[in-house]
Amino acid sequence: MEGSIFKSQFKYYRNKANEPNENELKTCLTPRLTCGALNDISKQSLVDLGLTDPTTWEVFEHNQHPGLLVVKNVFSNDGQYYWIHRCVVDYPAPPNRNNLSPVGLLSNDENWYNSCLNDSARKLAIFRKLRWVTLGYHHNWDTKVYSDDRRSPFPKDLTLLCDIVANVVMGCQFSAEAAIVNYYYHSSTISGHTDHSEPNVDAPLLSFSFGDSAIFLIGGASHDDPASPILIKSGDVVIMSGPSRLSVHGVPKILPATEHPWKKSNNNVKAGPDHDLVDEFISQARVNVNVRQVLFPGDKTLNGP
Ligand SMILES: O=C(O)CCC(=O)C(=O)O
Ligand SMILES: [Fe+2]
Repeated sequence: MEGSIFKSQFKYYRNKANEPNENELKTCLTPRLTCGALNDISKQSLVDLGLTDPTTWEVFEHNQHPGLLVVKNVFSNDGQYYWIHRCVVDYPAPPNRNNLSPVGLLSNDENWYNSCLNDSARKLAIFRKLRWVTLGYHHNWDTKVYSDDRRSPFPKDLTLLCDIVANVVMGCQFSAEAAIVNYYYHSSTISGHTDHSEPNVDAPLLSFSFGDSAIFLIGGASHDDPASPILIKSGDVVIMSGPSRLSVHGVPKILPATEHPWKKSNNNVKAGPDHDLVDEFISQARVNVNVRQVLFPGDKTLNGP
């Protein structure tokens, strides 16, 4: 990996002087027909989950990286605000896990958001230190192995969102069982890696991004395969499926958002300290919800049905 092709491309895009322009980043994405088959999903679910009419979703596939899909126009403005609110206010709280508790910056039962809202000294110490939250089967950062002992309930709204996206875009069933919510600030990066902890790697990986933009670098099976940069904006959905499911990828660069759809949300007019803090957080951050199916269809635990 040291001195790999992926690493040198990563360094190239991390360097501010090498920001590619938007058109350069779009040219490799080829429009793909959506399947659009929505069986028993009600109009109300679409509204509740902040989704636009799936017949208007725009699906692209990367022409150098088959199976790497980018879906645009999935969320309404209200929907973008809804998911940002969930990621900032709700998901960091127990029983979900976060990066701050293991290093003693947050006590085990402390609610990160409430502490930031109610205590300015605590806010100064921890507001911009939240880096990740895990949901469902908690990712083990050391062993990279899931365990039935490290599992908490998966949020129902996120389960349903993933069901709908997998069904509409890929015509497949998907069971959301683990997620990493990544929080990025302007200098944050995530280096080249593969996501291979899940026993079921036939299931796609679904990734939802909000707030600031990012350069997402997608490579191949090896760190020495050439990688391609993609500009990911707020509301974009990235799907790593088929030959791209186990590809090396990373985020070398966060870019300030040029559009702020979540600010146009009707929910956002509920002014007050709660709303202000969500807005303050996302004005200089990117949130990425990275969802995986862990188990094989029909299984209830890592040991089977
Ligand atoms: O932030 C992203 O777009 C990607 C995050 C990622 O690769 C991961 O959580 O495994
Ligand atoms: Fe990843």
